[in-house]
Order: sequence, then structure tokens, then C-alpha cells
Amino acid sequence: MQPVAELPVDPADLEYVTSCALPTPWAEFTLHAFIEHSTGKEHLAMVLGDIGNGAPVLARVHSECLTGDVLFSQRCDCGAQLEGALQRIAAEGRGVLLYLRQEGRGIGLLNKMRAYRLQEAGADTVQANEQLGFKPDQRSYGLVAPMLHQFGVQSLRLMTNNPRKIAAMEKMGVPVAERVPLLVNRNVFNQHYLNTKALKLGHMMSPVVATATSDGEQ
Ligand SMILES: Nc1nc2c(ncn2[C@@H]2O[C@H](COP(=O)(O)OP(=O)(O)OP(=O)(O)O)[C@@H](O)[C@H]2O)c(=O)[nH]1
Ligand SMILES: [Zn+2]
Repeated sequence: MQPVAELPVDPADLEYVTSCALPTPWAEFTLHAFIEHSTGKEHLAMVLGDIGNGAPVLARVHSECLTGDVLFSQRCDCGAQLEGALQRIAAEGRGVLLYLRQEGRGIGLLNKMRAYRLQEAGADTVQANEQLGFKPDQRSYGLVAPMLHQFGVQSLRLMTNNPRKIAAMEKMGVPVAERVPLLVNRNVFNQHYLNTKALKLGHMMSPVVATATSDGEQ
């Protein structure tokens, strides 16, 4: 598995735009918006508490998954991870969630749906990307450092199971003081996907087989 691609980001390409209050079921965050001029994409940061005081910040760097984050898809763990991360930040009263618009591990929503069709025909999530002519993971984390710089964040306690994401942070000059596991329940729809993430993409969670009624921790 190759490392996550990293491209240098032109700081002038990312512009801070505006902010507003964002009440959620768990806490009232401040939502900050950035625009990436070269792509037109709107990237977001949800902030709670004083994250610019120098202490490591509980953080989630979340990649967009419209199907999982918004449409309640059980094919992946994204929606549950998004909710779990916000709940943890709220419980601590301090933290940040970056919502990066790199849907489908960077291939976009329509191609992700094409990849899902290939998975319905027997491919796994890595093979499906490759059959469509993409790398297994096309994401980049070059925006993370300039987004965090806006808030004076110096280091992260990063909620992730993805060692390549941690390596990418360090490479982009964002120190990760601690990895905080972000495990969610398995179901019969996501177990094959989660096993592929563990076995082929290197995610730090043990591959197990779920039953129709299983809701055990990974
Ligand atoms: N191409 C493709 N993308 C997917 C698929 N399932 C989920 N995604 C996308 O994968 C991204 C989330 O990546 P994950 O590998 O689940 O998690 P991660 O962010 O790398 O790692 P964690 O920090 O541990 O969650 C989102 O952009 C989803 O839209 C799939 O089958 N194919
Ligand atoms: Zn997802």
C-alpha cells in the first residue's frame, strides 16, 4: 500500500471566509469555512473551546462521505465516526473537527457509487478503485496545516485508525502527540469493507467476522 499522496499547497489557494455558531446535539461548536480557490471546494472546521493555547488538541480529520455522513449508509463507518468524534470533543469541551471535501477517498461521489457497484459484483474497496483507474486512496492532507494554523493549533491528539493519515500529518508538519482510536460498531453491511481496510489499507483494527445481530466493538 503506497503512502497517501502529498502535494504542496499554495497558501494563497486556501482562504478563510467566515464563521458562525453551530449548535449540535452535543455542544455548540463554531463552524469556520475556508475556500480552496483552485478547486472551488468549501472546507470546514468545527471548533470547540480554546484550541490555540498550545496544549495538544483532540482532533478529527474527516474526509467527506455524503452517503455515510448524511444519508445514513451502513456500507462504511464514516457517519458513526463523525458522530463519535464530535461526541468526544464535546465531552472534553475542547477540540476540532476538520471536514475535508475529498469524497470517496478523493474520487468523488459518482465514482464512489461506481465503485460500490463493482463491490456488489465481488470486488473489494481497493480493487474497485483500481478497476476504475484510480489509486486505492487518492486523498491529500495538504490543507490541514494551513487550516490548523488559522486557529493556532500546535499538535494533535488525532482520532483515527489510519496509520497513513498519521504519517501524512507528520509529513505536512502537523505533530501528532497521540493517536486516539475511533472504532465503531460493525454490521453485516460494513464488515467486509472494514476487514479490507484492516488487511489492505493498514487500518489499526482487527479483522473479524460479524453476524447479522453483531454490534460488538472491533
Ligand atoms: N472510493 C471509495 N471510497 C470510500 C468507500 N467507502 C468509503 N469511502 C470514502 O472513504 C473516506 C473515509 O476513509 P476511511 O478509509 O473510511 O477512513 P480514514 O479517514 O482513512 O481513516 P480513519 O481516520 O480511521 O477513519 C470517505 O471519503 C468516504 O467517502 C469505498 O468503498 N470506495
Ligand atoms: Zn463512508
